[in-house]
Amino acid sequence: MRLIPLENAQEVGAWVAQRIVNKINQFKPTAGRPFLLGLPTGSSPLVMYQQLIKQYKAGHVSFKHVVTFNMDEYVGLPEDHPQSYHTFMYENFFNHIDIDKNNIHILNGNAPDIDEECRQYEAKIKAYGKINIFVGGVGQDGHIAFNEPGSSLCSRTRIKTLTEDTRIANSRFFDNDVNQVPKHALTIGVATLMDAQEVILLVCGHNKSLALQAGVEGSVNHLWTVTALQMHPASIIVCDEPSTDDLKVKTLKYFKQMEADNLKVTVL
Ligand SMILES: N[C@@H]1[C@@H](O)[C@H](O)[C@@H](COP(=O)(O)O)O[C@@H]1O
Repeated sequence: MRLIPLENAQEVGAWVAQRIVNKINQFKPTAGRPFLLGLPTGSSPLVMYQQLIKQYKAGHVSFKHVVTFNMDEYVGLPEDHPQSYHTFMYENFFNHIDIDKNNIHILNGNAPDIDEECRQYEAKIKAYGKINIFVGGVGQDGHIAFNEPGSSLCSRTRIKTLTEDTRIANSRFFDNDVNQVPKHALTIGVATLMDAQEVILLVCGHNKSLALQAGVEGSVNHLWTVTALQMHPASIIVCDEPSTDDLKVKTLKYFKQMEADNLKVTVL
């Protein structure tokens, strides 16, 4: 695992955006050989999306031959609901770039047959091959995508019941009313994420410090699904200063020394 400790959320978003741009450009995707990108929602990736849009507008990257798979979606929220992850993705990213709309994949939380929807999602990813980069955030309780504490670390795309903690945390997007937060979501599994060639997590804010500590210093444990990344051969956690509050000084020092050449970021 690599840990990239930066100063603030702006730097975290810009660092991850730059890596995605570099990887897409190195890959030189074509219609027949697209670049596969896994994407998250939430507040953590907002700066990354803004930076990717700026990179696109500056002519540094094209998303024409990029195929995307989103991590998760609420069950039962209409697709055009302001808080659906469909709405989030189009408003914050897809509407502003040159992606072919046929290349966008987001789980349908209103599918008549939820299990079939999840099976098909896994099959679609497999049909394309390996996701080149899967980007994610992390919940305060260490969940990745919606793999809540106790999720199997071998899980695949499926429906999950959201914990009270997650629904309370996400109620900030629903008029601070927990009753408006859906009780279920469709989510890729931990194993779906682990299949990606590279996984990058954005971790920002003091409220994520225990999740970061678990992910970097804790033992692999299904109660903190973020810890599964320790078993991934190419995972990168990019974090801001406040989120490192619970790491050992020695841990942080080690990663800072090791990544000294990689901590310079240009925020567009
Ligand atoms: N399903 C999403 C996760 O994918 C996300 O990582 C988490 C943290 O969100 P935020 O970045 O807003 O803190 O929220 C939700 O639970």
